[in-house]
This record gives sequence, structure tokens and C-alpha cells, in this order.
Amino acid sequence: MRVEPFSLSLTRPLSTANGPIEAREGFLVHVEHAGETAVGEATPLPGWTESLEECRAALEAVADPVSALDEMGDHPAARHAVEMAVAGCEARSNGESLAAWLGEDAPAASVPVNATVGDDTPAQTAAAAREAVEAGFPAVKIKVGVGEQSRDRERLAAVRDACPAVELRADANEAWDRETAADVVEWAADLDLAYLEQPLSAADLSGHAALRGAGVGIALDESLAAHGLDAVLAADAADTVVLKPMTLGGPVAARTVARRAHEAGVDTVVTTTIDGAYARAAAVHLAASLPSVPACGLGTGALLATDLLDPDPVPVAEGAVAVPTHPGVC
Ligand SMILES: O=C(O)CCC(=O)c1ccccc1C(=O)O
Ligand SMILES: [Mg+2]
Repeated sequence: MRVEPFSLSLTRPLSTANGPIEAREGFLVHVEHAGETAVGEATPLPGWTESLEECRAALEAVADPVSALDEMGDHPAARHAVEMAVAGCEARSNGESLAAWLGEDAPAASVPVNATVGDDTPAQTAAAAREAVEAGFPAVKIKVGVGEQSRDRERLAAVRDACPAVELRADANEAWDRETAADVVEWAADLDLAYLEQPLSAADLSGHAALRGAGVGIALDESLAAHGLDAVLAADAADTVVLKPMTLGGPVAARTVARRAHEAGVDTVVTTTIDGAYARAAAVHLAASLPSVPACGLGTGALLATDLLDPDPVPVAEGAVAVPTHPGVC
């Protein structure tokens, strides 16, 4: 298995409550399996996955890609690369798209996406949201928790003013304590916020459970990556779970999580860690393979100044991505 490093820069840093994301580095792997060849992508994001160096070591230790999958559980980004490449080979060998290979039923033809808006002034945040709505996005996700709560309230109110009908989401990336989060939920319900993502620290599952039922959905992202679905379900902590295949060990592993979430009555949204084009395409296939597809966080290609494929195999048009139908991933 050949391992090839890459480095991608963002058009501008994405400002989040956990610090800015400025660049994405990772590895492409080239796998032969089932008489086919396919590419896999590992784009680790420390804090969410293993480090770049741990990822490199795990990939360089792979002798047989298929059997290696059983031993890569604590290297989710490395596992993602191998898993998506093996799945891509199998899909291609069956003459199916990855979405068709993953799912039981025919995949969705397109996946709606949310625009992702970083921290900025109220006026800039509202302008970015309005631009997204004008471009056809059905939903916008605003990063919050970087500054004061009062500033976030102004920002989200400005967005709601500028975009009265959009599905509005906010992502706090663990910024708040329980008291602050409860205050936010109270005023955010009046702005018809569809969900608030990860207001509290990843470990505070009971705190998230207590925020539910107050008119704003609670979505868990860091908690799912750190503690797994069983813990989230046992604590009754989420209305929605955010599935990032790069943190969950690949699209097949992420699909298992999605199915179990749906069985428990929890919604799923597929997104990326701002991955390159290969992993983004795999995530689009995963979303399309699920029985219901709300707007997903798959418009992240626009955040990259450089990418792994040109043209983009999964471009956003009118707020949605057309799902590739040819055999394999992209
Ligand atoms: O979900 C989206 O709209 C984009 C992806 C995103 O916000 C993100 C990107 C990299 C790392 C963490 C996150 C996050 O959802 O917290
Ligand atoms: Mg998030």
C-alpha cells in the first residue's frame, strides 16, 4: 500500500471556539483489492483524531489493508483511509457507486448541505448567511462561543433578521458551562434555532441531556467522537449526532453508527473535519446511503484554497451536492 503525504491550505482560517483551523495535512493511500485499485484519504485533526505522526506510523505499518482494519480502532483517520479505499475497490468491482454499495435501498440522488460560517462580527456573520441563502443553501451553521454570549446573541439575531426562513444551526465546540448554555438555549429558541451543537464539554453528557426539550435541538459532535454512540444514547444526551467519518474510522463504521442512532430515534448529520476531495466524496456517498438525509455539513470544500482533485468531484450547487453515480467513490 503506497502512502503519499499532502498539505492543503484554507482560503482563510475557520475561527471556532476551540481555536482556528488553518490548514489540513494528511495522507493518500493507494490500495489494490478485489481486482481494483482505489484511493483512500487520511486527514487527521489532532483533538479529534490521532496526530499526523501517529497517523503516518499507523499507515506505514499496514501490510494487508483488509486485515489491518481490525487493528486500527484507535487511529480513526488512518483507518478511514484504508476503509474507504477497500470499500471503494469493492464497490467498483461490483459496478456500484460507494453510496449504492453502502446502502440497502437506492441512494439519494443529491444531498442538501449547510453553509459553514465562522466567527465574525454580527454584520459580517449576517452578510455571510444571506449570501449562502441567496446561493441556495437550505441551512446555515454559525460558529459560536468564541466571544461573549451577548455578542453571539447579536450575531444570531442578525442572521435571523437577514434570513427569516433559513434552517439555522449553531456550533459552540464545547465553549460553555451549563449555566451559560441554558441561557443561550432560552434566547435561541425565540430565534427558531434548529439545533445547538456541542455547547458543553465532550464529557458532560448529563449536562447536554438537561438542555434538551427547551425548544432547541441538542446535537453532539465532540461527545460522539470522544465517548461513542453507546454513551450518548445511554445518557439520552442528543437529538442529533454529528457523524464525521474521519473521526469514526471510515464511512462503513460511520454508517453503522448512523443506523444505530436512527433505531434509537436520534437524527444524524454527516459532515467532515474539512477533508480533502476524496474523503469529502466518501462522506457524500455515506450521507446519500442513509434513509433520511437532512442538510449535511458537506460544503466544506469551499473552505479549501487548494484541493486533492480538480475539478471538485462533489461541488455544491444550489445548496446541494449531486451524488456521483459511477462505480466507486470519485
Ligand atoms: O459541519 C460543518 O458545517 C462543517 C464542519 C465543521 O464545522 C468542523 C470542521 C472541522 C472540525 C470541526 C468541525 C465541527 O463541526 O465542529
Ligand atoms: Mg461541531
